[in-house]
Amino acid sequence: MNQDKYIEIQDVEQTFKTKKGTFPALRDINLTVAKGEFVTLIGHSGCGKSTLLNLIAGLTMPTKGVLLCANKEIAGPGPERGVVFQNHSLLPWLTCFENIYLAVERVFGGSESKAQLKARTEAALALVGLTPAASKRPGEISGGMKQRVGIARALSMEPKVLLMDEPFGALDALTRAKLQDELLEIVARTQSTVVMVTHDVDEAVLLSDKIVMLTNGPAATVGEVRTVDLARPRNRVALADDPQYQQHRKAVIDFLYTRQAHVEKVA
Ligand SMILES: Nc1ncnc2c1ncn2[C@@H]1O[C@H](COP(=O)(O)OP(=O)(O)OP(=O)(O)O)[C@@H](O)[C@H]1O
Repeated sequence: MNQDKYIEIQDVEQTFKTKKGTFPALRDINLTVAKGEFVTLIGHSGCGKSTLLNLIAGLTMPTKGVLLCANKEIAGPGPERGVVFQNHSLLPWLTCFENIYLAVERVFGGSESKAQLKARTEAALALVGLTPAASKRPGEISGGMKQRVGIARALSMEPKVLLMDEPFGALDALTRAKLQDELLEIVARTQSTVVMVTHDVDEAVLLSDKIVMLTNGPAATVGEVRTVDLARPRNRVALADDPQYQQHRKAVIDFLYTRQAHVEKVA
């Protein structure tokens, strides 16, 4: 398999049927993601970032074109693609441990013992530093902790690809920075391939190997792809003064606020 084309998106178009007729959300999307690559999707609100991520997750099917993961057509959700949503979508009546265990059981329950499933769940909690919160319910922990449980749950399924839709969107700046740093460490350790939706230019530059900039909708498409070749591990404090970092940042800001100045359109 070609490692440079782990995920392949070929001529994808997505339209939605609405009361007012057909709404073209995405057109002519062509994109590849290499194995182990960290790719962010950035663009103005409503341009189609979540629509594209949902297609990769297999939650929706494209109107035209094809999406492949490891040379296989994406025909629905699969355990090789773990999804983290902005609202963490935990089951409120289950503890943090149980929320993760449920996912682990779904993927590995057929082949592993209860003790093994429990060990996997504990390892996932430890990975995001949440062992002490194992027996708490989502209502008893902070937004940042909930988000970490969501990430742990996705990682516990050992997905080859981690798909994240603005995972830190609802968090305060400090918690967000801490989780970004944790995510960088986890991804370096697990060598995961990541596709993440964000609104945040600094987040995109800090985390990405590749930033995919989408044009405004309707009929949004890939406007520019920027390779971020900053060395890893990355340190946010050191990077703040790095001229290369500033250049990447400026290029994305220029795309978003000069070339794609925003006029909101809704379906
Ligand atoms: N199921 C649907 N039916 C009709 N229109 C839809 C549907 N899903 C999305 N859209 C429209 O498609 C466009 C893209 O939506 P999408 O949620 O992908 O944008 P986004 O870039 O993720 O936005 P945000 O950054 O605000 O989350 C929007 O105009 C939206 O109204």
